[in-house]
Amino acid sequence: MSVLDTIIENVREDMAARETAVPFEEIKQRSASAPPPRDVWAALHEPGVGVIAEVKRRSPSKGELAGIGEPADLAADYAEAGARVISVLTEQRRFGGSLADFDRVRARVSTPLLRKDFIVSPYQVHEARAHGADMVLLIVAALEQNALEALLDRVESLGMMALVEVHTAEEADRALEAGGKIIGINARNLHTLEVDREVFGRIAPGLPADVLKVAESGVRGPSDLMAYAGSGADAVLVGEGLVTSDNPRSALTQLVTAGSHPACPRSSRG
Ligand SMILES: O=C(O)c1ccccc1NCC(=O)[C@H](O)[C@H](O)COP(=O)(O)O
Repeated sequence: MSVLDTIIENVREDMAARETAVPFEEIKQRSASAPPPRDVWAALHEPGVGVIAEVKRRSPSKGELAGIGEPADLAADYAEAGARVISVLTEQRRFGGSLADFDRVRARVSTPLLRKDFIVSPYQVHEARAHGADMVLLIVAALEQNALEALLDRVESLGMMALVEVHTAEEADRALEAGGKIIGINARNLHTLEVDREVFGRIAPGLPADVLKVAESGVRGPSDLMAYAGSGADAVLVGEGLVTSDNPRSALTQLVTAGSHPACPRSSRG
């Protein structure tokens, strides 16, 4: 089994336990009474190349990344440094995240939040909304086409947006066919964990102009953001490069500054 397959198998086990504690009908009610979602689309259409900043404790590829004592403090730094969206990993076994982390961040910042997890069931979509998520991740490689389409419809019916993640041109076709409006092109192959920053430049030009293109993974500093911008990125998603920095807030400020600098290829987009 690939890394992705193993993660999903475990995610399903953990979700079954949560569903026993809080049944589907209950989580649906909680999602219906949550405060309305924030406007992710508008946030990502601000001028310049936006940054989605990630709260990431560990990863399957690198192990422990950062001893994040209080995720809300990190998120507050991200918000002040100009993150357009804050991504909070909630997968526990491989990434050390949790919905408790998500709740702490939600309670602190008003920035739109992405629940970053391996979403394979409507239960997790309602759960995300119930916890105040504005956006969720849907990984094309993890979903059959019918499931992808049904989950995307459900996400949008709750007023959220999906970051529909792809790694190949075939997956990008599937994402478009499903109706994805925000497409994340991940440089990381989730089966092998190899990172290839060239993947974005191979896939992005084939996407329609009205699709928002997010370059995911491998951004370690402003020059990576600029390179992705040169290949057509509207936004970048950054985890490791921020959480492993001595000063994540300053590292993010540098990225945000680069994304709006006149020398940045997409600085005038809006
Ligand atoms: O990060 C991993 O090792 C990983 C392994 C398996 C599935 C997903 C994984 N990461 C999720 C992501 O793609 C990243 O958290 C995100 O794009 C940020 O990447 P980076 O800036 O390189 O931390």
